[in-house]
Amino acid sequence: MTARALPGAPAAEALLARARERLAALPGGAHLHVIRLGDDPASVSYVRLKDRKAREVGLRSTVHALPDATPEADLLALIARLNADPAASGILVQLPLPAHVNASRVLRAIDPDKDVDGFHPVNVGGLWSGETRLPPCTPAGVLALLDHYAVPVAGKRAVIVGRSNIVGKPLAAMLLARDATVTVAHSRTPDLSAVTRAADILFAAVGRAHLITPAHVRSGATVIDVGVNRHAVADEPPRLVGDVHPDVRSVAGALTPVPGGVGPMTVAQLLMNTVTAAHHHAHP
Ligand SMILES: Nc1nc(=O)c2c([nH]1)NC[C@@H]1CN(c3ccc(C(=O)N[C@@H](CCC(=O)O)C(=O)O)cc3)C=[N+]21
Repeated sequence: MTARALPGAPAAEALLARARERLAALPGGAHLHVIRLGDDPASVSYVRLKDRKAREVGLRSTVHALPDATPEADLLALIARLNADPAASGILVQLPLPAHVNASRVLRAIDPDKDVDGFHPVNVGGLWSGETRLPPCTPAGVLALLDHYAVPVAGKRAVIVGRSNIVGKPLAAMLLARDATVTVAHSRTPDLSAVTRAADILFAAVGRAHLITPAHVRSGATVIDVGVNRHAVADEPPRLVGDVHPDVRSVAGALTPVPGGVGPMTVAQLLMNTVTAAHHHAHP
């Protein structure tokens, strides 16, 4: 068997087309503010990608590129100013933050109605209790991708490998809400392959290059690769690889590529969330 590829680009384009449509119904438009500290190359490149896509969709976009040593108080003051600015629709603080900044305090400072990452405790709680307004971008993008390719979720056995706050845990909440039977495994799960082989849909979100091999996958399963690892191979420039080994293609029924799979969905969902936030401000 060779797995059907589930590329992110067409699904992301469909999501962006819907965002554009909803944006057209907003006379004031929408404005995304991204705050980035320091010059970590991955963060610089992700933020540039978000900014460029936002403009393509017709959103206003401002990147606040601050020095790595920015005091937490200055960051909190900027967030307070954007919270109070009625023209600022969405606020995103790029992670990871430098060690001298308390990330959870910073995320809690963002107005939950402008929290386009969906990381504020109010939005996290809302996600688990069925009152989602702004869903976290990567898990919501993953579900949009499954929907785009008409992969059924209800009644299926979903296994997530990874328990992060930004992917594994919120993805579990969203799959439960869609009537999947959900198992969350992780790097310390004994006999991981026995757990993952039960999956109809397997989500790899641990952040370890090529952790998931054919031995982890039941024949015909759908495999969603959420990993974005900068992989260094001797004598080659570093490249982006997923959590799923390429040999899984010969076992899975369908597989998302890396790059070009979940990544573009994350960005598209962020812009959709920004439009959603602007709608909430226009019609509270
Ligand atoms: N507050 C916050 N929110 C985030 O959503 C957030 C974050 N911090 N910190 C870092 C992670 C990572 N992340 C990605 C977004 C897009 C791609 C993406 O578009 N990747 C492309 C390739 C990009 C490339 O080649 O570098 C792809 O997979 O095809 C990947 C990763 C968002 N994150």
